[in-house]
Amino acid sequence: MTRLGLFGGTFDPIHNAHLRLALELKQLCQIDDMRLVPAHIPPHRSTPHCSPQQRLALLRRAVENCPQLGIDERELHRHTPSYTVDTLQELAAEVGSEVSLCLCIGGDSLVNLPTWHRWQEVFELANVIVAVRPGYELPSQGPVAQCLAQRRIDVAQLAQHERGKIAIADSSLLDISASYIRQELAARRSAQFLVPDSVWAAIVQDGLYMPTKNTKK
Ligand SMILES: Nc1ncnc2c1ncn2[C@@H]1O[C@H](COP(=O)(O)OP(=O)(O)OP(=O)(O)O)[C@@H](O)[C@H]1O
Ligand SMILES: O=C(O)c1ccc[n+]([C@@H]2O[C@H](COP(=O)([O-])O)[C@@H](O)[C@H]2O)c1
Repeated sequence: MTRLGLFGGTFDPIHNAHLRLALELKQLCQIDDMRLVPAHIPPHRSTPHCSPQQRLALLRRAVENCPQLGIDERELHRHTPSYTVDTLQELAAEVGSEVSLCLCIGGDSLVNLPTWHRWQEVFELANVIVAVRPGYELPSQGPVAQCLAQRRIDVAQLAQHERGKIAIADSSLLDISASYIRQELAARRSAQFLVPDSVWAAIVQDGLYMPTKNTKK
């Protein structure tokens, strides 16, 4: 069975930790097709600083030299909040039953999963792969702990389950966040080396996230 990996985010902007996580999970979990899925209207945060078009342009730059990673633009074409369950439903109908959907998230997103729109339905459509640092303490109480007790498998068992399971994957998780990058740029400091060189060149060229220029198009 083919595995289609989906790594969603606001990507405001995409940075090296996102890219490294996507690449590590693709390799570790033997994902055949790994796609970054930029959110148009992220459900649980305020409007992103850059427009969807600007964030997409940076994503395209980020993966231009990385054939292992692709971009799925479907959320950008929807004008409703970018609920993951809607994306998975659309994809499941499109790819058919021979493809196992693997939703990839960071450990910080796992703890918020029960607040997602129709979150239990995610498991009817996909497996969830959670990237955590080695030694990360998973929740021991509450809905996430219950969900793990019912659904947890090892990464090596993904092949036996098309959907409905959670695999915890050790990952390096670089200590970079988009908010730190935005904060540095707003203070006129450099964010070089936190993002790919191609992304950095575009940020500088267009003055993105910097105080003097208007970043909305
Ligand atoms: N440093 C990181 N290492 C691994 N995963 C990350 C890291 N930062 C974000 N993620 C994961 O990437 C996905 C998309 O994150 P997002 O686009 O919100 O980036 P962010 O850097 O967390 O942004 P912000 O700082 O604006 O909140 C989420 O699943 C999140 O868990
Ligand atoms: O479906 C939801 O209700 C939901 C709630 C919060 C976040 N998400 C998704 O989780 C991913 C990371 O979100 P964020 O806000 O951390 O960039 C992104 O793909 C969002 O669409 C999804």
